[in-house]
Amino acid sequence: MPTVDDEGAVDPNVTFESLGLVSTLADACKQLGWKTPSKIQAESIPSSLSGKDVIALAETGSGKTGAFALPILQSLLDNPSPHYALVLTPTRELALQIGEQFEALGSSLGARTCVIVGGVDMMTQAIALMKKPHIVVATPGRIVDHFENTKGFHMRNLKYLVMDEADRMLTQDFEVEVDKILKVIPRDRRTFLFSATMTDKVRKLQRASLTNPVKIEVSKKYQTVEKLIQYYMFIPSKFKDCYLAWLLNENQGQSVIIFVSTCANAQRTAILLNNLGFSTIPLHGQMPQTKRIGSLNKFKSQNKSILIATDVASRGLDIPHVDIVVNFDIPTNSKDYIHRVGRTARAGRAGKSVTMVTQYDVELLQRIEKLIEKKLANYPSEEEEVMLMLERVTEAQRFAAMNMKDAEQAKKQGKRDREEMSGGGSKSSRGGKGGFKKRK
Ligand SMILES: Nc1ncnc2c1ncn2[C@@H]1O[C@H](COP(=O)(O)OP(=O)(O)OP(=O)(O)O)[C@@H](O)[C@H]1O
Repeated sequence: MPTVDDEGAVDPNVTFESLGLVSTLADACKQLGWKTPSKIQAESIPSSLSGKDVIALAETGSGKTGAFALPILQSLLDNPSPHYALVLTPTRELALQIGEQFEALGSSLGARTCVIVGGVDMMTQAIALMKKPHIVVATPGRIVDHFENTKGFHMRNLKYLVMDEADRMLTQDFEVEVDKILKVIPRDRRTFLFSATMTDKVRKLQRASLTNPVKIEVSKKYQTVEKLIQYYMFIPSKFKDCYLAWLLNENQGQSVIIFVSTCANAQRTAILLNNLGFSTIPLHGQMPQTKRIGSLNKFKSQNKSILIATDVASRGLDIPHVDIVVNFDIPTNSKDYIHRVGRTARAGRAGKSVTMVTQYDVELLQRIEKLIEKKLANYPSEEEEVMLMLERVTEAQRFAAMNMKDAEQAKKQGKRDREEMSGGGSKSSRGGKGGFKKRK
């Protein structure tokens, strides 16, 4: 019986129990404040429970994690065994978040979850795997390089494989690791592929290794969220920074994620905005993992109101209080736009995005508008007001540039010191041919 009508509304009589979930799991959902299933949950859970492979497309913030986690936990309840499901995700932060969701939904059933990601102490992870968790959530690199069929983690026992952000998991960046994993996991496993955007790669995988999958599409392939108001703001390129500071002033007291294209720009923008008195924190792939987690936690706990991130934060992260997403650097891959702006307006809330556009970015903006089949509205700005900030911003720019230079020099010096310590430094820095002699 359909649970979602042609217009996409969920039948109000649908409950977690009526989808076939046991009361312990339905109660766990209610504990999380989920009163009724979301559309994607209502549509996909019955198929997943009946043992089908599922390919699901649903917009950002629509509850896809619960949609794949609940049927796995129910199946585990019927057939408890270690290393039952492997969930693959593209980023470490997303893996941790999904791990938390499995814990929240499954701990009352006694389900044990373990998260395996790069940048974290390997011994701790090996010990966690040896404790035979039921659910392993992982970024693929660490699994393949260090834990494949070692330390007691036997992938051939897995009953479920999930690829969250499936289209991203099937890109070249993860190709080698994902291929290896697919070869080891038994073919009679169930597979769930979930994302807010899809590609033909998914079809290829489907042909290669899925058995009669059910395809569920509760949104269009490149749809953005309805309650999200999407703006663009045209800025003269040499005043990139001034307009950003003005925009943040205009939206004081709001939680903001600012996306930039490089790690260096995330770092620089954070220094610049901090110098201007904004409460900002960076998040990017060149930070050590403990700092990445620290940054995210400070933003999540609203200790810092502005997160400046690269695309490492564009997919999956669920921070309900985010009011605004700013694309300070316009994304070059239009699909990233959908995921970035989807960090706000989650689970039925409203939100706003502002994409900053210079004269060089007009084509990219048009590409995005074509993909999402929507025109972005112009965010009104007062040039005179913006220019009032020029002097302070210029000063903060100088400070940021100096800071970046100092950090770069400290990094180079650190590298030289390490090389000298290991005897591998250059001739001039060692002042001799063979470097330091090893002590006897
Ligand atoms: N049935 C529900 N009712 C209310 N809130 C829900 C329900 N299911 C999930 N949520 C909440 O909705 C938010 C978004 O869920 P989730 O992170 O799974 O979205 P998603 O579809 O995976 O998004 P993305 O594509 O950005 O990864 C979470 O805060 C989650 O707790």
